[in-house]
Amino acid sequence: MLRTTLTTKPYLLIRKFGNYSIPKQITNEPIKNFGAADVKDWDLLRSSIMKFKSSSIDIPLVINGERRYYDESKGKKRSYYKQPNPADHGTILANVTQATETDVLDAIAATKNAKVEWENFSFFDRASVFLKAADLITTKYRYDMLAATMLGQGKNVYQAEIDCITELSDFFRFNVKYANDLYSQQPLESTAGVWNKVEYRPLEGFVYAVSPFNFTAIAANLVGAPALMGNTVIWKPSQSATLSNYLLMTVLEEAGLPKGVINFLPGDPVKVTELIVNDRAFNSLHFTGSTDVFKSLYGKIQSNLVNGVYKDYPRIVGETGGKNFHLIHKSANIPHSVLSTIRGAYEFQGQKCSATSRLYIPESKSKEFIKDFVGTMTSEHSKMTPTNTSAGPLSGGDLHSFIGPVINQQSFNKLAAVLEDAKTDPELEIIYGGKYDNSKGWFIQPTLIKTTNPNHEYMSKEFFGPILTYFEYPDAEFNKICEIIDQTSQYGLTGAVFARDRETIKTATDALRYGAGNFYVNDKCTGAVVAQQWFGGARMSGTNDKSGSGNILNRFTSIRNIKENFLELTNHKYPSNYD
Ligand SMILES: NC(=O)c1ccc[n+]([C@@H]2O[C@H](COP(=O)([O-])OP(=O)(O)OC[C@H]3O[C@@H](n4cnc5c(N)ncnc54)[C@H](O)[C@@H]3O)[C@@H](O)[C@H]2O)c1
Ligand SMILES: N[C@@H](CCC=O)C(=O)O
Repeated sequence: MLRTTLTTKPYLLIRKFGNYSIPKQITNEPIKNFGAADVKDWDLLRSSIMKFKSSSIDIPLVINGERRYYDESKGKKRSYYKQPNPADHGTILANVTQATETDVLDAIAATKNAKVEWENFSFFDRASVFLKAADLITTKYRYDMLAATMLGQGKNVYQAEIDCITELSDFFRFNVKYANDLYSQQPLESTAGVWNKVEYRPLEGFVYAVSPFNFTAIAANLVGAPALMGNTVIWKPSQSATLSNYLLMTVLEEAGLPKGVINFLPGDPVKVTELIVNDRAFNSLHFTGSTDVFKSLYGKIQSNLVNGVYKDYPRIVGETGGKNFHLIHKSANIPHSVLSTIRGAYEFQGQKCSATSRLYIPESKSKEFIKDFVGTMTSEHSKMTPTNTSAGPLSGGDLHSFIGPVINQQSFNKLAAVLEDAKTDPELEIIYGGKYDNSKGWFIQPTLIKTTNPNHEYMSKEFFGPILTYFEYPDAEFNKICEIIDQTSQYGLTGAVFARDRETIKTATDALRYGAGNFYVNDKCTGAVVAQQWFGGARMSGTNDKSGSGNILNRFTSIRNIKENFLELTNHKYPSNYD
């Protein structure tokens, strides 16, 4: 008689004796307002801000759960990067250890070691780690997380709240729901005597997650989505977001993430990446950042693939830049369009991939629109000028500014040059703004520029700052302007039409079908919410796998179909093979 022997390795037992239901309360995390009356919230936030401002912290690498520091007493062999406060660049928030070649190779080895145990955790055990992390973020670490994101990435409290608290926890919670739904998708048919099953295996190799500076939540999803599906990950954070990103790493550990599942590896992006994508077990790039970097990584991976470096076809998932539009129709509510455009273009200093950066106004409404726009900006002047904000929304005690700094010297220099060029270009005219000041923080004044050329570079190139360029179109040429918008830039990320006329809304929605992966009607083109607006763009904006939806989780699984037959054959012939 055949007998089955149980393995002696306990981790190979699937620990699941019930089809558990996931918690029902998976809904969007409510946003805290931080209004004038929310005194307790402000007090807690101020105290966290003071903690991070009072001294810089040493940030280690985390490889297989082990902390590796640059610091002499803890093993001096690594360089470090000083992460400044962009609102007060003389203040260093963190000394960030930089990975050496040995560290990178150790991190790759760690992903391989951790894989066996992690992929044999039941889904419910993996999900619990992320559900707990979400709860830790929204409770115990809420104010620390806000302070780290505000100080390090230059956000005001509202922008930090919608990023590192609500969007971040929404990603962790909704991904659990999406994964649960995905696992439930099974073959529709099993004939008599047969059981067909589908297994959503993690990828055989490891995932490399490369995150941008601008959203702590995006970093969380870049590492969290593949890890939830059973993959092990190397995470290379952005230098400019390491403070908040390291805090997130510690929260995941406190939530029970086993060692080696996510390995935190700040370092020189080019050198770290080179070693990682040249490894045979590299199986996926999960990237968010600029288009040129993504294109170069895409090319490198394709070339490695052709040269036989990999065991599997790498999954390349990337979301990149945009040149996002607001199209105003003559039937639009102008005051609403103006306010939506101000928010879309200038919130978080225009440093959202989705930020409004080109604007099209009908000639008949242009005067009214611009007067209203400039009027609003001028009335907000005290909170909008670089000189006023050079003390910074955080360092100068002005926690309530709408505008903060841009992220670093490089970005400041680029944006200042854009403003200077606009002053001498005959096709451009600065209508509002144009100033900049880096005496204390990296401040660029929100700026509105008029162009007489709809194909001007300022209408096609991503600047990633608070600079908006507009073009006035003849009212009768609405269809033509839709064509121009569609063809002006290489991107296809976000866009919006503002109109009351239904036929117009339909025309723009159809004409701009491929112009934006996130299309808005009478709303600004920023601010997608997990599970509500699935986010991502096509064309050169990315692979459009839609973060905030279940779709993206598919990219980090490799499906195995299992057919089991219960009936035993008695004859090899088919009925038609009779004598
Ligand atoms: N579409 C989206 O969902 C989305 C979301 C956020 C940001 N973005 C885009 O990200 C950009 C801003 O973020 P950023 O400034 O952090 O982008 P970035 O491209 O400079 O950096 C992104 C990440 O790539 C790394 N990196 C940079 N150069 C590299 C190289 N040569 N090889 C390997 N890695 C490299 C960085 O260290 C960082 O971790 C904008 O273009 C914005 O539109 C897109
Ligand atoms: N998902 C965010 C943008 C992320 C890019 O930076 C939005 O919709 O505004």
